[in-house]
Amino acid sequence: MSATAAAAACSRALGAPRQAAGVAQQRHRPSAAQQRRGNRQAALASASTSEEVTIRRRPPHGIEAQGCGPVDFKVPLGEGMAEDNQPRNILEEIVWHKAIEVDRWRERVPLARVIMAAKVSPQPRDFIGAIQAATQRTGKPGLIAEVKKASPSKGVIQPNFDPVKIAQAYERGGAACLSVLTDAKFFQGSFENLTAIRDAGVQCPLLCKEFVVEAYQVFKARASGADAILLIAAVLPNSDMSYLIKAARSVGLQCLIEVHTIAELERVLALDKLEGCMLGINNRDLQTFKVDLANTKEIMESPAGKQVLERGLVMAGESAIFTPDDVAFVQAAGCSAILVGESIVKQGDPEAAVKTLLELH
Ligand SMILES: O=C(O)c1ccccc1NCC(=O)[C@H](O)[C@H](O)COP(=O)(O)O
Repeated sequence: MSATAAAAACSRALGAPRQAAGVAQQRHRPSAAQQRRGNRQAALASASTSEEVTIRRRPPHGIEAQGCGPVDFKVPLGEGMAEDNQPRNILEEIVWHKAIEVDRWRERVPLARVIMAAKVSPQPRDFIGAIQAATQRTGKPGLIAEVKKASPSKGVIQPNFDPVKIAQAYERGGAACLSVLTDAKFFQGSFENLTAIRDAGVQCPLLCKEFVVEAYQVFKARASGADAILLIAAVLPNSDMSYLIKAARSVGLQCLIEVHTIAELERVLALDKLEGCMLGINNRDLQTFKVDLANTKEIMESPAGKQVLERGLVMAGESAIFTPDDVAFVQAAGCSAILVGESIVKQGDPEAAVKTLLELH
């Protein structure tokens, strides 16, 4: 089977929805008429999904600058459109840039090759199982320790950044799993870091902390050594979410589905199948960057939060966890996992930082 036929067959098998895919689509330069049509469809898509997701996946009036052979040209936007075409928050900015980035990756390495690389990668590890085992062993939430050099809210957090050494130190300290940021522009991360950590013999299962908008990224994550992938409910309507979960399962990846609000949790819980998935509540407000652990408590106290516990789903408290008291707070709220970056990565001795946070001395 040719590479293109393999990609198309995979897309059909997964039941690609209109938005998530990029799988079955042929790559071509659009004509001006197609571009105008595309712009209208983009506006429609952002309107039709607005009830489900808070993040617009593309600029509503299309991208202004177009490449045409060797020249770039700009189609001026109508009155009021330029303002509308500005990202409303950092997540939107990240996601809009991601779509362009994924297009570039696909031009260099076609999807079918990435799928094949994902399928021949060494057997994935059980990410959720490792969290549950750590909780049983220690009585504490399983720690997902994040390999994080920089962030949009804090700039560079760890200037002396050696991803492999940090990952090894986290593991020695007692982390159950690791999270590796792969976004280059906003977090100074990379897929190469993920591969380097996997190749260095780290045993902890690895989460690819990527801003997923297309299945391409899911397969790239597996091909780079990930065991789990992040899916953000603010970005992905349920149709895309189920498609991406299926794509992840097809190559043995588990999913961490992240929510920021009760409404997002309610929506995610309505997904058909959540096997191989865990959930996370992010405590960072992406409009203001303010963090508040009370977000986890409030969501877990809602009927949707109670349902998470009744269904035995693993829930992680994410962001702004700095002290053992913070760990105890989110555990009391019902979290059996925590995802921690800044507080442990910025310290000179990440191994000791993990032990202190989990009180494992
Ligand atoms: O960290 C940020 O500034 C940020 C901004 C916009 C989108 C996502 C962001 N962070 C991703 C994360 O989810 C955190 O890296 C993770 O939860 C760890 O948070 P922390 O322990 O506060 O570093």
